[in-house]
Amino acid sequence: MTKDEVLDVFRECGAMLEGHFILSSGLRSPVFLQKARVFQYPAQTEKLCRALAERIRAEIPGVTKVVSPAIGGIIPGYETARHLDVPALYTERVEGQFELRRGFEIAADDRVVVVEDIVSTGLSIRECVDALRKIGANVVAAACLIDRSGGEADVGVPLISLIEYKVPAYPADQLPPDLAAIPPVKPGSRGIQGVK
Ligand SMILES: O=P(O)(O)OC[C@H]1O[C@H](OP(=O)(O)OP(=O)(O)O)[C@H](O)[C@@H]1O
Ligand SMILES: O=C(O)c1cc(=O)[nH]c(=O)[nH]1
Ligand SMILES: [Mg+2]
Repeated sequence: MTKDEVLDVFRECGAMLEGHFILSSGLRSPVFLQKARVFQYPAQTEKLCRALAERIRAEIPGVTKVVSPAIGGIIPGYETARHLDVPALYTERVEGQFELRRGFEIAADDRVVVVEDIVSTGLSIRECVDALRKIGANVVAAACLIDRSGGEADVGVPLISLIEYKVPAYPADQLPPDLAAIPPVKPGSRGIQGVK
Protein backbone atom coordinates (compact mmCIF):
# COMPACT_ATOMS: atom_id res chain seq x y z
CA MET A 1 0.00 0.00 0.00
CA THR A 2 1.16 3.54 -0.65
CA LYS A 3 1.50 6.12 2.12
CA ASP A 4 -1.57 7.97 0.83
CA GLU A 5 -3.64 4.76 0.77
CA VAL A 6 -2.74 4.01 4.40
CA LEU A 7 -3.45 7.57 5.54
CA ASP A 8 -6.74 7.53 3.59
CA VAL A 9 -7.84 4.45 5.58
CA PHE A 10 -7.19 6.37 8.81
CA ARG A 11 -9.00 9.46 7.47
CA GLU A 12 -12.01 7.51 6.16
CA CYS A 13 -12.38 5.74 9.53
CA GLY A 14 -12.29 9.07 11.41
CA ALA A 15 -9.04 8.05 13.07
CA MET A 16 -7.00 11.17 12.25
CA LEU A 17 -7.76 13.34 15.29
CA GLU A 18 -6.67 16.94 15.85
CA GLY A 19 -6.49 18.66 19.24
CA HIS A 20 -4.08 18.41 22.19
CA PHE A 21 -3.13 14.86 23.12
CA ILE A 22 -0.99 13.37 25.88
CA LEU A 23 0.86 10.47 24.29
CA SER A 24 1.90 7.21 25.93
CA SER A 25 5.43 8.64 26.36
CA GLY A 26 4.08 11.77 28.09
CA LEU A 27 4.90 13.93 25.06
CA ARG A 28 2.18 16.22 23.73
CA SER A 29 0.95 16.32 20.14
CA PRO A 30 -1.65 18.16 18.03
CA VAL A 31 -2.40 14.90 16.15
CA PHE A 32 -3.55 11.50 17.42
CA LEU A 33 -3.98 8.45 15.23
CA GLN A 34 -6.97 6.79 16.93
CA LYS A 35 -6.25 3.30 15.61
CA ALA A 36 -9.22 1.78 17.49
CA ARG A 37 -11.48 3.54 14.99
CA VAL A 38 -9.69 1.69 12.18
CA PHE A 39 -9.61 -1.67 13.97
CA GLN A 40 -13.40 -1.62 14.45
CA TYR A 41 -13.60 -2.36 10.71
CA PRO A 42 -12.32 -5.87 9.89
CA ALA A 43 -12.00 -5.19 6.15
CA GLN A 44 -9.83 -2.10 6.64
CA THR A 45 -7.75 -3.82 9.30
CA GLU A 46 -7.28 -6.82 7.02
CA LYS A 47 -6.06 -4.61 4.19
CA LEU A 48 -3.45 -2.86 6.35
CA CYS A 49 -2.23 -6.01 8.08
CA ARG A 50 -2.02 -8.04 4.87
CA ALA A 51 0.30 -5.36 3.49
CA LEU A 52 2.35 -5.36 6.71
CA ALA A 53 2.60 -9.16 6.66
CA GLU A 54 3.86 -9.03 3.05
CA ARG A 55 6.61 -6.62 4.13
CA ILE A 56 7.57 -8.83 7.08
CA ARG A 57 7.64 -11.97 4.93
CA ALA A 58 9.85 -10.24 2.35
CA GLU A 59 12.32 -8.84 4.88
CA ILE A 60 12.44 -11.32 7.78
CA PRO A 61 12.63 -15.01 6.86
CA GLY A 62 11.22 -17.76 9.05
CA VAL A 63 9.07 -15.84 11.53
CA THR A 64 7.37 -18.33 13.87
CA LYS A 65 5.48 -16.08 16.33
CA VAL A 66 4.02 -12.60 16.54
CA VAL A 67 3.90 -10.86 19.92
CA SER A 68 2.15 -7.53 20.44
CA PRO A 69 2.08 -4.96 23.24
CA ALA A 70 -1.47 -4.69 24.65
CA ILE A 71 -3.85 -3.08 24.17
CA GLY A 72 -3.34 -1.32 20.87
CA GLY A 73 -1.12 -3.97 19.32
CA ILE A 74 -3.44 -6.93 19.91
CA ILE A 75 -5.79 -6.56 16.93
CA PRO A 76 -3.14 -5.70 14.29
CA GLY A 77 -0.85 -8.34 15.78
CA TYR A 78 -3.55 -11.00 15.44
CA GLU A 79 -4.47 -9.98 11.90
CA THR A 80 -0.84 -9.78 10.77
CA ALA A 81 -0.13 -13.18 12.33
CA ARG A 82 -3.13 -14.59 10.48
CA HIS A 83 -1.55 -13.54 7.17
CA LEU A 84 1.82 -14.94 8.24
CA ASP A 85 0.10 -18.14 9.39
CA VAL A 86 1.80 -18.05 12.82
CA PRO A 87 0.43 -17.74 16.38
CA ALA A 88 -0.46 -14.31 17.78
CA LEU A 89 0.58 -13.67 21.40
CA TYR A 90 0.68 -10.49 23.45
CA THR A 91 2.33 -8.83 26.41
CA GLU A 92 0.18 -7.02 28.97
CA ARG A 93 1.07 -4.58 31.74
CA VAL A 94 1.29 -6.09 35.23
CA GLU A 95 1.87 -3.32 37.77
CA GLY A 96 3.05 -1.16 34.89
CA GLN A 97 5.55 -3.60 33.35
CA PHE A 98 4.98 -5.68 30.22
CA GLU A 99 4.85 -9.44 30.76
CA LEU A 100 3.96 -12.23 28.33
CA ARG A 101 0.33 -13.02 29.09
CA ARG A 102 -0.10 -16.02 31.36
CA GLY A 103 -0.63 -19.22 29.39
CA PHE A 104 1.47 -18.19 26.38
CA GLU A 105 4.80 -19.90 25.67
CA ILE A 106 7.76 -19.00 23.47
CA ALA A 107 10.43 -21.62 22.66
CA ALA A 108 14.15 -20.87 22.42
CA ASP A 109 14.10 -21.56 18.66
CA ASP A 110 11.09 -19.33 17.93
CA ARG A 111 11.75 -16.32 15.70
CA VAL A 112 9.58 -13.59 17.17
CA VAL A 113 8.38 -10.40 15.51
CA VAL A 114 6.80 -7.74 17.70
CA VAL A 115 3.82 -6.19 15.89
CA GLU A 116 2.63 -2.79 17.09
CA ASP A 117 -0.02 -0.37 15.88
CA ILE A 118 1.66 3.03 16.11
CA VAL A 119 5.25 3.97 16.97
CA SER A 120 5.90 7.43 18.42
CA THR A 121 9.08 7.23 20.53
CA GLY A 122 9.44 3.44 20.30
CA LEU A 123 9.28 3.11 24.09
CA SER A 124 6.40 0.61 24.09
CA ILE A 125 8.15 -1.71 21.62
CA ARG A 126 11.42 -1.45 23.59
CA GLU A 127 9.58 -2.39 26.78
CA CYS A 128 7.91 -5.32 25.02
CA VAL A 129 11.22 -6.52 23.53
CA ASP A 130 12.89 -6.25 26.97
CA ALA A 131 10.12 -8.33 28.55
CA LEU A 132 10.49 -10.99 25.87
CA ARG A 133 14.29 -11.11 26.11
CA LYS A 134 13.99 -11.48 29.87
CA ILE A 135 12.24 -14.81 29.30
CA GLY A 136 14.78 -15.90 26.68
CA ALA A 137 12.85 -15.08 23.50
CA ASN A 138 14.66 -14.40 20.23
CA VAL A 139 13.14 -11.16 18.91
CA VAL A 140 14.29 -10.81 15.31
CA ALA A 141 12.39 -7.65 14.35
CA ALA A 142 9.50 -5.33 15.08
CA ALA A 143 6.82 -4.00 12.77
CA CYS A 144 4.15 -1.31 12.94
CA LEU A 145 1.46 0.20 10.78
CA ILE A 146 2.51 3.84 11.21
CA ASP A 147 5.84 5.17 12.47
CA ARG A 148 5.13 8.71 13.68
CA SER A 149 8.83 9.27 14.39
CA GLY A 150 9.57 9.27 10.69
CA GLY A 151 12.16 6.53 11.09
CA GLU A 152 13.93 8.14 14.07
CA ALA A 153 12.67 5.84 16.84
CA ASP A 154 15.15 3.22 18.07
CA VAL A 155 13.24 0.10 19.13
CA GLY A 156 16.34 -2.04 19.72
CA VAL A 157 15.65 -4.39 16.79
CA PRO A 158 15.10 -3.71 13.05
CA LEU A 159 11.77 -1.90 12.59
CA ILE A 160 9.55 -2.45 9.56
CA SER A 161 6.86 0.21 9.23
CA LEU A 162 4.07 0.05 6.70
CA ILE A 163 4.50 3.81 6.43
CA GLU A 164 6.46 6.60 8.09
CA TYR A 165 4.39 9.68 8.91
CA LYS A 166 6.24 12.36 10.85
CA VAL A 167 4.02 14.10 13.39
CA PRO A 168 5.21 16.79 15.85
CA ALA A 169 5.45 15.92 19.56
CA TYR A 170 6.63 18.22 22.35
CA PRO A 171 7.70 17.93 26.00
CA ALA A 172 4.90 19.25 28.26
CA ASP A 173 6.98 22.30 29.25
CA GLN A 174 7.80 23.26 25.65
CA LEU A 175 4.36 23.58 24.08
CA PRO A 176 3.72 26.00 21.24
CA PRO A 177 1.12 28.60 22.40
CA ASP A 178 -1.66 27.34 20.08
CA LEU A 179 -1.32 23.82 21.55
CA ALA A 180 -1.07 25.08 25.16
CA ALA A 181 -4.41 26.87 24.66
CA ILE A 182 -6.27 23.55 24.17
CA PRO A 183 -7.10 21.38 27.25
CA PRO A 184 -5.18 18.07 26.82
CA VAL A 185 -6.76 14.60 26.65
CA LYS A 186 -5.05 11.20 27.03
CA PRO A 187 -6.57 8.54 24.75
CA GLY A 188 -4.17 5.62 25.42
CA SER A 189 -4.21 3.00 28.20
CA ARG A 190 -0.79 3.50 29.82
CA GLY A 191 -1.26 5.05 33.24
CA ILE A 192 -4.93 4.21 33.81
CA GLN A 193 -6.08 2.97 37.23
CA GLY A 194 -2.74 3.32 38.95
CA VAL A 195 -0.80 1.60 36.18
CA LYS A 196 2.46 3.45 35.49
O1 LIG B 1 6.21 4.57 20.67
P1 LIG B 1 5.57 5.01 21.93
O2 LIG B 1 6.06 6.36 22.40
O3 LIG B 1 5.64 3.97 23.01
O4 LIG B 1 4.03 5.29 21.59
C1 LIG B 1 3.24 4.37 20.88
C2 LIG B 1 2.41 3.52 21.82
O5 LIG B 1 1.34 4.31 22.35
C3 LIG B 1 0.12 3.63 22.19
O6 LIG B 1 -0.11 2.75 23.28
P2 LIG B 1 -0.67 3.25 24.69
O7 LIG B 1 0.39 3.07 25.72
O8 LIG B 1 -1.26 4.62 24.56
O9 LIG B 1 -1.81 2.25 25.03
P3 LIG B 1 -2.80 1.41 24.07
O10 LIG B 1 -1.92 0.43 23.36
O11 LIG B 1 -3.69 0.73 25.03
O12 LIG B 1 -3.50 2.37 23.18
C4 LIG B 1 0.31 2.81 20.94
O13 LIG B 1 -0.57 1.69 20.96
C5 LIG B 1 1.75 2.36 21.07
O14 LIG B 1 1.83 1.20 21.88
O1 LIG C 1 2.22 8.06 21.10
C1 LIG C 1 1.09 7.59 21.35
O2 LIG C 1 0.73 7.28 22.48
C2 LIG C 1 0.12 7.41 20.23
C3 LIG C 1 0.08 8.26 19.17
C4 LIG C 1 -0.90 8.05 18.19
O3 LIG C 1 -1.00 8.79 17.20
N1 LIG C 1 -1.76 7.03 18.31
C5 LIG C 1 -1.69 6.23 19.36
O4 LIG C 1 -2.50 5.31 19.44
N2 LIG C 1 -0.76 6.41 20.31
MG1 LIG D 1 -0.02 0.59 22.69
